[in-house]
Amino acid sequence: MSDLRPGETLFALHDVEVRFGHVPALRGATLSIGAGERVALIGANGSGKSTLLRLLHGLVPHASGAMLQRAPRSRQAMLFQRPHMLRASVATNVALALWLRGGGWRAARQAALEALGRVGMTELAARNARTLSGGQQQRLALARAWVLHPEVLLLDEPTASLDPTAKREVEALIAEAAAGRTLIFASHNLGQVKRLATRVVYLEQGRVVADLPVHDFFHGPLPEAAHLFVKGELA
Ligand SMILES: Nc1ncnc2c1ncn2[C@@H]1O[C@H](COP(=O)(O)OP(=O)(O)OP(=O)(O)O)[C@@H](O)[C@H]1O
Repeated sequence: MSDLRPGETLFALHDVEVRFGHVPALRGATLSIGAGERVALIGANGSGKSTLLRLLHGLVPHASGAMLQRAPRSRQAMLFQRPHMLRASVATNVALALWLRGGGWRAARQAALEALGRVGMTELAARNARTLSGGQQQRLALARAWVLHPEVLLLDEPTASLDPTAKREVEALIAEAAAGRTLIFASHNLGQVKRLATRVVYLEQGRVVADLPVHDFFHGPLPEAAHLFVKGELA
């Protein structure tokens, strides 16, 4: 599925800073991510998780530092906590994502229906997407990403606003969609981090404070702030 060798560097950030006006959202961020990794971004509200995802997806520029990106943006897909739905049918919402990349409408629609089948939404294909529940919208967003066959999936708290059943369903789909791809996701759900990630990057006030394999993050010594955060989240 991927043209990149497992482990080959996809993103390399060196001393990167992102600012919104006077607000530094990322400060001195240095990290590299290889093909096939499953990286969880965690940290308190405002610590820079979304900003890092947006930077990797080319949605915000960096003010200083260096960033190398190997996968073409066209091979990346990003899911947001509250995905944007066009005022159109579920099938059209998915087909448009593919059609916008070029190719015929008929093929795009066919691929959209297949992707909707993968996320269990065949029966909702004709529904107005804006009338879907949060969980259904998130599944649609996954189908929309799926049709693009991305190498890299970037997810910003994809299950944060869902009920426990929808959370489980969407998480299972994410695990399936991530097979053979690189997954980078922000989450406040540490159980989900343990289930989906192989590596944890902990951010604090825009800085990368810990960057560890998932087992070491949850079982090894941590910087004090990260330790308190994990204890608090698990309490
Ligand atoms: N568009 C923006 N304009 C101004 N400031 C912003 C903007 N986006 C983010 N910020 C600021 O950048 C910092 C990092 O925000 P970011 O959304 O990346 O954090 P986060 O870790 O994703 O938070 P949360 O867990 O609440 O989603 C915060 O101080 C935030 O207020």
